[in-house]
This record gives sequence, structure tokens and C-alpha cells, in this order.
Amino acid sequence: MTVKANTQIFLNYVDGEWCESISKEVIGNESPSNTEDVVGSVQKSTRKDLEEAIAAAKSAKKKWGNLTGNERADYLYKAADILESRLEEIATCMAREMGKTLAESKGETARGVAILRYYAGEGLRKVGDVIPSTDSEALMFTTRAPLGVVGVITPWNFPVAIPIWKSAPALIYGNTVVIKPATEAAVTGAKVIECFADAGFPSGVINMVTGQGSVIGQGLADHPDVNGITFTGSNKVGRQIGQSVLARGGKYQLEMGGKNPVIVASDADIDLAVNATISGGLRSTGQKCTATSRVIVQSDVYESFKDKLIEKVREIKVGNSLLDETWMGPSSSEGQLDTVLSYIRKGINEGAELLIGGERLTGGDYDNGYYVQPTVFEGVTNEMAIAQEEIFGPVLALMKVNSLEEGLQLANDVEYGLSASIFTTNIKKMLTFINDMEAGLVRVNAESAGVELQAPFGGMKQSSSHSREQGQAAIEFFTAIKTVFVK
Ligand SMILES: NC(=O)C1=CN([C@@H]2O[C@H](COP(=O)(O)OP(=O)(O)OC[C@H]3O[C@@H](n4cnc5c(N)ncnc54)[C@H](OP(=O)(O)O)[C@@H]3O)[C@@H](O)[C@H]2O)C=CC1
Ligand SMILES: O=C(O)CCC(=O)C(=O)O
Repeated sequence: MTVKANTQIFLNYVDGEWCESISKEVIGNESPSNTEDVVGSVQKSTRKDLEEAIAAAKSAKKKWGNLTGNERADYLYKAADILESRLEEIATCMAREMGKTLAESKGETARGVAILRYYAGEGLRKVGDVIPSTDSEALMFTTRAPLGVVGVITPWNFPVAIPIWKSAPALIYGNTVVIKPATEAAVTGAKVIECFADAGFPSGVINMVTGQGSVIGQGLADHPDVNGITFTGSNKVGRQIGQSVLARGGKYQLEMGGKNPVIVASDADIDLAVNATISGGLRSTGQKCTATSRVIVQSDVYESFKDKLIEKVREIKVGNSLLDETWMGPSSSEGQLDTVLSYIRKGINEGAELLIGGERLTGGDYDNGYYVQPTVFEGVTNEMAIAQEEIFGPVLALMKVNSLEEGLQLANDVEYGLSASIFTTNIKKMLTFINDMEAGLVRVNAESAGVELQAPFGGMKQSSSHSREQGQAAIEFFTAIKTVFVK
């Protein structure tokens, strides 16, 4: 696309320097709220640019890995302070670039600051255990070694939090990083890397190369000097990355899609369930892997839940992500909008009943962006695409059931297993749900989205590579255990 004369061009960050790609080509990012607003441009890099970044990370890894956790923590604390001081600016950039509302963008940037501080704290926590040896004269214990160079491939839907929740643990446990942010949100990603650069990390410890997924992302996955890859994004790309890394004996971690259910039991607090369904399903325009997309309601409360839900959905204000009155912004891109609209058409064609929404929003300022109405279907059955496939948009599918058992059976009858909620006041139902729900995040009387940085995060079934990120669980991916025997 053409770059407007006043558009800032963001460079790659390699070996402590901001550099132009040898391609001399850039990619311009426009706001999905208003396509006339060009947010900035990033480098359309080549494999040669990537080679340089990986070489820099490889040569920096020994020295960085030999620092104490406390020394590494100082850099993370500095990056956190810088990000905090730029919170307003970076959140505004995120809201413009990928269409999340400004309030949510500020919340996510503050979460990035908190994650950096949390992992800085990890620098002083234990890394191993003393294990009794059968030899009375020996000392046996575990310690941990960093993987080396970690490739970080991130999506556009959390352009601050995800790059940080992957890079911060990688760094504190002694790895060096080459990050490839999602192209659609790479200007925001570059601003996050500016915070790391300004914190004075030694050259080569953190590097960023922007460009196409098939070139830079795949290049990271294929490179023999990249010891581990951590990825969040679609199942299609995730599986491909997993296979590439496995084929060369590297380590990989994949966080992918979800088709997250909420069960509303007959004894639920209905107002709570309605509010949580709306927040979990429609905030961020439904573009979260943890977003609620299936709402399974017991028949005796179905009508009252449905009426209250529709009444609240009708009140949702859709608009430009920068405006205070906006509750829901646009889809992040034209492609994403088209995907959402095509799922809505599929829902109608497959016989689901459209209760509200279903259309692209047009007229006035809407014509300059990728806006879609919040949409609710009923009469959805499990064979329908809208009950099985990740839509990544503001679309809720209502399903009526006669019992918790039937609800759980429907809830588990998908290939995904990321997040799930139940609304009930009955302890037995809560416990049954906690035991029987096939999901990595199981939530009771709380929305399906929203994870806490100090707790493990990841899915079952096709939602992840079965590892966990965040909290102290992150150490399992970013390090290898060494069992030491001393006599
Ligand atoms: N689980 C989650 O949180 C997310 C799920 N999704 C799901 O994926 C769908 C498509 O979104 P999309 O952005 O295209 O997701 P992708 O999986 O295509 O992108 C995620 C990241 O992978 C990169 N990538 C793309 N192709 C390759 C490749 N061949 N090798 C290595 N890396 C690659 C992307 O780069 P680039 O941006 O340059 O293409 C981006 O950095 C969404 O509709 C949604 O259903 C999307 C984002 C997040
Ligand atoms: O729900 C959240 O806060 C995290 C969601 C997430 O990780 C994702 O959508 O990729």
C-alpha cells in the first residue's frame, strides 16, 4: 500500500540497533476504525534480515545466560517503568491499529507493565529442588538451563500483553529473543520493543524483525539456531510451526483457538450470567481465544436469560475505538470482518435463527471502517459451523438443554478445550463442571475470557500444544531441567 508522507516508519531492532530491511519495502497499517488513519509502517523484512537477528541473539546468549537472575531483573524493571510512562501513547496506538477500545487498550498495556514486574520478581525465586540421593555421601539437586535463542511469534489481538508474556519469562530465565509481531499490529509491537531498547538490554538480547508470517515466522520455525518457538495464533499456522520445529528437534509451545462455552444452570444468578456472557463474548469484538461463543442454557431459565441478553446487546454502542462512548470497536481488518460475515451467513443457511445483529454496519463514519453488529443466534445445534469453528467475532450461539449433563456433553463436543464457564449457585453442579469440563481454564460464576498473569494459561485438546504459559508455569517451557549429582 502507499505510505502517507507523514507516516512514521518503524525499523527492525537487531543487535541493539534500529535497522532498515535490505528489502527497502515497508507495509503500512491503517486503522480498522477509520481506514484513512494510517497508523504507521513497518519493514517488510527478508530471511537475510532474520539471519542477522538470529546471529545476534546467538552471540548474546552466553553472556546473558551467565548474569544472575537479579541482574536480568533490573532490565525488566526498567522496561516496565518505561512502558508505564508511555502507557497512554502505546494504548492509543493499539486502539488505532487493531481496533480494541481505548479503555481495553489501556488495561492491556497496564497488564504488560504488571507482567514485566512479575517476571522481574522471578529472577530471585528458586529454580530447583534438593532430592534425597540413595548415596549417603552425595548431594543431588536440580537446576535449570535456558534454552538459548527463543523465537516469539505473536498475534494481533493482544499486541502488547502477548509479546510481553512470552518475552519476559524467556528473558528472565536467561534466553535471548527474536520476536516477529503480527503484521496487523506491528507498529504497536515496535513501540513495545522501544521500551526494551530504552531499558538498555545488552545488544542482541532482544531483537525484533517484522514482515510476512510465511517468510519471517516460518524462517524462525525452520532455523537450526532457534532453540525454542513460542507461538499464539490460528490452529492452521500453529500446527505447521509445530511440525517444522519438531522436524529439526527444537522445542515449541503453541497457544491456538477456542470455542468456549458458558453453561447457565437453572439456579444461576441470571443478571450475572447475562453480563458475563456479554463481556466474555463481545468485548474486543469477540477477538480473544478465550471469548465466549457458545451459550448453553437450561430450559427453565432459557427465556428469561435470552430476553435479558437481547435487551443488553441492543444497548451496545459500536464505534471508533478511540471514542469514549464506544463499547465495541470494529473487526481488526477487512479479512476478519469478511470471516465474521461469512460465519453469520453460514449460521443462517444452516438453519439457526438470528435474534439480533447479523449485518455489517454502514452509513456515516461506519463506511470508513470494518464494523459489524453484535450478533446472537438461537436454535443452534452442534453440527453447525457456528457451533464448532472459531469465528473470532461478536457472535453468540444460544443452545437450550434440559440438564447439566446434556449441557456438559454439548460443551465438550468440540475439538477445542481452552476456556469454559458455568453460572450456578449449586456446589454439586460446580464440582461436576470442574471435574468433567475438558478445558484448560475452568471458571465458575465468571466470564470465560480474562486470564491472570500469575496463573498458568493454556488449553486442552486442539487449543494448545498442552504446555502452559504465564505464572511460574512458564519456566517449564523456557528452561531445561538439569539433575546434578555431586559426590
Ligand atoms: N488464539 C489466538 O489468540 C488467535 C487466534 N487467531 C485465529 O486465527 C485466525 C486468523 O488470524 P491470523 O492473524 O491470520 O492468525 P495467524 O495464525 O495467521 O497469525 C499469527 C502469527 O503467526 C504469523 N504467521 C502467519 N503465517 C505464518 C507461517 N506460515 N509461519 C509462521 N508464522 C506465521 C503471523 O504473521 P503475519 O501477521 O505476518 O501474518 C502472526 O504473527 C483468526 O480469525 C482467529 O480465528 C488469530 C489471532 C490470535
Ligand atoms: O482472555 C485473555 O485475557 C487472554 C486471551 C488470549 O490469550 C488470546 O486471545 O490470545
